[in-house]
Amino acid sequence: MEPTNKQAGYVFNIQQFSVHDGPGIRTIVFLKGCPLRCRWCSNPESQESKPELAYNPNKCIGIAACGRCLKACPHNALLPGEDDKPVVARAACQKCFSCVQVCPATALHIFGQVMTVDDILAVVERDNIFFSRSGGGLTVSGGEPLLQADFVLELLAQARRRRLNTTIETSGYAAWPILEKACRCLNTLIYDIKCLDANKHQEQTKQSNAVILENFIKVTAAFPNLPILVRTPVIPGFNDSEEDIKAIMNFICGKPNVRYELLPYHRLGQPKYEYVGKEYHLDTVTLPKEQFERLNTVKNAFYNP
Ligand SMILES: C[S@@+](CC[C@H](N)C(=O)[O-])C[C@H]1O[C@@H](n2cnc3c(N)ncnc32)[C@H](O)[C@@H]1O
Ligand code: SF4
Ligand code: SF4
Ligand code: SF4
Repeated sequence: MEPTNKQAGYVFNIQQFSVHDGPGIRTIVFLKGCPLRCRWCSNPESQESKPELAYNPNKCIGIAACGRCLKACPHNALLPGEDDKPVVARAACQKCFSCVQVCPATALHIFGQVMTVDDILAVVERDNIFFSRSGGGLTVSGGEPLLQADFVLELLAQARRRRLNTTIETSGYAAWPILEKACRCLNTLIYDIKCLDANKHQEQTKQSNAVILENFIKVTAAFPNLPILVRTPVIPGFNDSEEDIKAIMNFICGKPNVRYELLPYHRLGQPKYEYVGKEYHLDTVTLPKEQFERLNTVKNAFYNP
């Protein structure tokens, strides 16, 4: 029997039966917190490190029929809106989550639950049979999974002890000793390189790409046998030119065990911006399918490790 592990962290979602984020069938554990603020981020509910209040008015059954949250809020942060639905006064909200407890419609929700390593692995191991048949396992994502460093390192170490196949999806924005320790517990590394242009990177993600690029060089040198999948989300107006993609391919080519993949920009995360009280700034941009396919053709011709 494994020793119990009560180390805890903030998790905002666990998704079973994923086939896109690592080999085989996988369970993805999404950790809270990210140092970047990518304008296109499909997981805006991941970015703050601490639990946050989400409110989906479409699920609300109306103040006249219910109204419980307005009475439950001790800080007057829920106010009657024009359409018989509450509005959240974010500046007044103290994140006590009393409103979530009384909402019968799950219109109010907390993104960020405390879970221990044992709690998480108990969920993950429910699918062991699918993992062994498909070569799948655990993928830790986020947010930036390496931000809750002690927690993720313990989670990965315990997962490996239980013979689970392990992967993380990282932005690469982490202190090298943390990434290095994580890599010792991984079967595969999924590593985003979003843009080589330092100014554009800083402007669109609010962080420098220097540490991300340095870490990539270090990881490929220190772990030449670790399979690495580099991914680039293709974002209109940011990195959607041949020059952008070729610059990334020039940077990664020649490194051992590295595959490269482009991800088409999507807007699936847009509704969640409203739920957590954030503004979405890319609602007028689109990535035409032909343009993505053109870039993919360039990628396939150029990058063929
Ligand atoms: C949400 S991130 C979490 C992991 C880590 N923070 C990162 O950025 O790699 C997981 C993947 O989704 C991609 N992604 C995020 N928003 C996207 C969007 N709107 N369209 C396409 N891919 C997106 C990221 O580039 C990354 O490859
Ligand atoms: S989390 Fe607390 S303070 Fe914020 S709206 Fe809900 S009850 Fe009010
Ligand atoms: S408790 Fe939920 S369903 Fe009831 S009014 Fe508030 S948000 Fe709407
Ligand atoms: S690094 Fe990943 S999680 Fe963080 S803001 Fe960018 S896409 Fe979102």
